[in-house]
Amino acid sequence: MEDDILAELLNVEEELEEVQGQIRVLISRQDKLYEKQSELKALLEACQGSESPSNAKVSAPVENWAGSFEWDKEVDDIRFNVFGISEYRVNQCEIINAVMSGRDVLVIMAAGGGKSLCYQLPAILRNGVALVVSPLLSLIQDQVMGLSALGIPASMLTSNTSKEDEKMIYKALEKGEGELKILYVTPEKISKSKRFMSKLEKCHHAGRLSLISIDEAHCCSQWGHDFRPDYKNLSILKTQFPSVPMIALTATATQRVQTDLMEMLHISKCVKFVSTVNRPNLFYEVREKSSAAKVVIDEVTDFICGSYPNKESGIVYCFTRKECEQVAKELRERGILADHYHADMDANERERVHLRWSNNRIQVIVGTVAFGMGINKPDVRFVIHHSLSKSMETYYQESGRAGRDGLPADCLLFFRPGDVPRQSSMVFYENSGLQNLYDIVRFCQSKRSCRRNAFFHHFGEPLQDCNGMCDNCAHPTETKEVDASTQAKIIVSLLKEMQENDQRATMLQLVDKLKVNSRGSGGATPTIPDLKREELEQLIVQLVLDRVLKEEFQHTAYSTNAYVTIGPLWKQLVQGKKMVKLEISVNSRGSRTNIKAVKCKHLAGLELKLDDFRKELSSCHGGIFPHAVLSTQQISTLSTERPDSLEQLEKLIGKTKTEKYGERILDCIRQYVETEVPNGSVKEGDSIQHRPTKRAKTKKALINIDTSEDEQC
Ligand SMILES: Nc1ncnc2c1ncn2[C@@H]1O[C@H](COP(=O)(O)OP(=O)(O)OP(=O)(O)O)[C@@H](O)[C@H]1O
Ligand SMILES: [Mg+2]
Repeated sequence: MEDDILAELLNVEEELEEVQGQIRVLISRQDKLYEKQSELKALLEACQGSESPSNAKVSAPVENWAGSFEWDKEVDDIRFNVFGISEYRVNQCEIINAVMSGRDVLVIMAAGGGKSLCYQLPAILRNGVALVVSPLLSLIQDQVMGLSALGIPASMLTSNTSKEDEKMIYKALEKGEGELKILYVTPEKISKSKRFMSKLEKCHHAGRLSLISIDEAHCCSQWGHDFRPDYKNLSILKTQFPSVPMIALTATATQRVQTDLMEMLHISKCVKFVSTVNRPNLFYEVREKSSAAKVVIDEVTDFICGSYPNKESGIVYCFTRKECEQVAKELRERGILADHYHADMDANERERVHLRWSNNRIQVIVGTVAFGMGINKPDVRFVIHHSLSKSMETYYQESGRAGRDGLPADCLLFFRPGDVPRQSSMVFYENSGLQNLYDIVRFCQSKRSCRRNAFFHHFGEPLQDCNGMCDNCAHPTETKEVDASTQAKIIVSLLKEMQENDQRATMLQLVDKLKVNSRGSGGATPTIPDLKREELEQLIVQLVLDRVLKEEFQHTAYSTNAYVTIGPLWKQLVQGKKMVKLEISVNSRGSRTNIKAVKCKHLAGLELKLDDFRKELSSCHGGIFPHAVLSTQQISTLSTERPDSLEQLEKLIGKTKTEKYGERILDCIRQYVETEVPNGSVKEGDSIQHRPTKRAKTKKALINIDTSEDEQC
């Protein structure tokens, strides 16, 4: 009797799981259909508007945001002379025009795509003060510091703001005193400070609230990956200031999140700009991870030292806090300047590590996911995942912290099937947590499919060319597809037998058992042919992905254990209706470990000297990051063009930076040119990267850098 009930219960559970899987597929299909529906409706409206002359009067004018506008000249002037940007990136110009026209705008643009310019530039040009809501203190500090360095009057109102500064800001809002153009606040200010809201009201009343920008807007939505409850209250802004244009920006938002954002922020009539998720400058690579910790650290070290001998910045993501500390320590022992970052450290210590890294004093931060959204460093050249992320979306975000300056960068993920249960026991209680994890595991297990295409699939975008910028496209491994159905059946029968005896096994225990059996001491279970330990692990994970097996979880006092048991589709396998194929590398593990991933142009000659120059300036004066003095692209342009007058320099980097650093940059270039010998190198002893000449020293005292008041170094 009990057995019958149990059997029926199992059947019901299997069917439930099946149905849940179908629901997930249907929901995602529904999302795509909604998207298509709104596209078609918009298209239909546009067609009807252009066909019928009577409709033409009532329909909205065709919006050509790339056209000419009365502010074109001023916008161009600020873009180049203040921001030092010579060309717009995709959609930037159109977004700026839409905001300048007073429209509400929703911007979906990949990490590092250049969203900040889209509100900062209109903020300078429009009358009054722009309000920017941003979720993190560190992000706000970075932005205010960067703007101050460009001579743009920007401030922040946060829990750290002194009473005196607060007074000044309130005066600027209330009475228009001072020069304030951009004010950054955290969302709590909007939801919790009545005083602030009343000052803002006065500012608006006097016609001085120029625009409202909601950065990292995905935090509004429960469906986004970083939901912040305080972002929910931002709806008040549009209700209270309906005539002020609002711009909401985020790097990733599925259709569902976009709809949610527009509803929550009350910007249903906004102009939407969606750019591709593609980051063409990132090289994606997944490597097989050794089970020996030391081997992994050696590989990480070889990669960093081999690919980035000039100590370009990078991030290593680890799974646990302890692992972070250990990996950082071992990297230091191997001569890499690294430090750890995780949620167990106190806020000051975290801030200190972050700043040292931002100022290029340490090369590598080894962090948990806690090292997240606040990272604004544009010249991160590599992001290494020592362990698996929990979803494709998280991996896209984390790896996307590389190459925000648009220059080539590496995203390297070390994967071994044994890491799957570590993650699954953390995420199984989250909504779709396991499903999301299995998506990224599929991405990692694949030895043939384009990594970039996996992102396009995931974010529902049409495919684009990878241009050889992932391991599978650049250096296909020789793989063979083996039929592992026999081995799979053995695994299922072993698990059934264990289940009948009330036993269970983690993935590693299961592999051990199978290996013992294969050595012939396994009792009744048949032996498992031909698979190495790593391949067996790969097969078990593959079977979980194929739902022949499933993971089950049990809490203990200290942790949650993940066990492998038979899954909903085991019968299909046993009845021969399902084949299990396994992709196996023909060459041994690590056959691709010597890929030189991106063709990273190493700084040399004059570039190196200008790089030292910007570091020196930032470390001497504090309060400014090296990339705010000169971007890596500007360094590259200067070393090619080698300007020798302020006029020439201004044409390359704009007025503001020329006024601030022009003489010094020219000095640096002249010194280099004088010491250069014909083959492009520098005379021995003259390279002086860390030995400023007397002249440079004298000049240093004359430089005046406008920065925020904080001494950041
Ligand atoms: N048109 C451009 N040309 C060259 N560099 C640009 C341009 N626009 C922005 N940048 C630079 O690109 C880098 C990233 O820009 P920004 O911080 O605005 O990215 P973002 O889209 O906000 O990214 P995230 O989602 O990570 O916050 C910055 O260093 C910025 O100065
Ligand atoms: Mg940003």
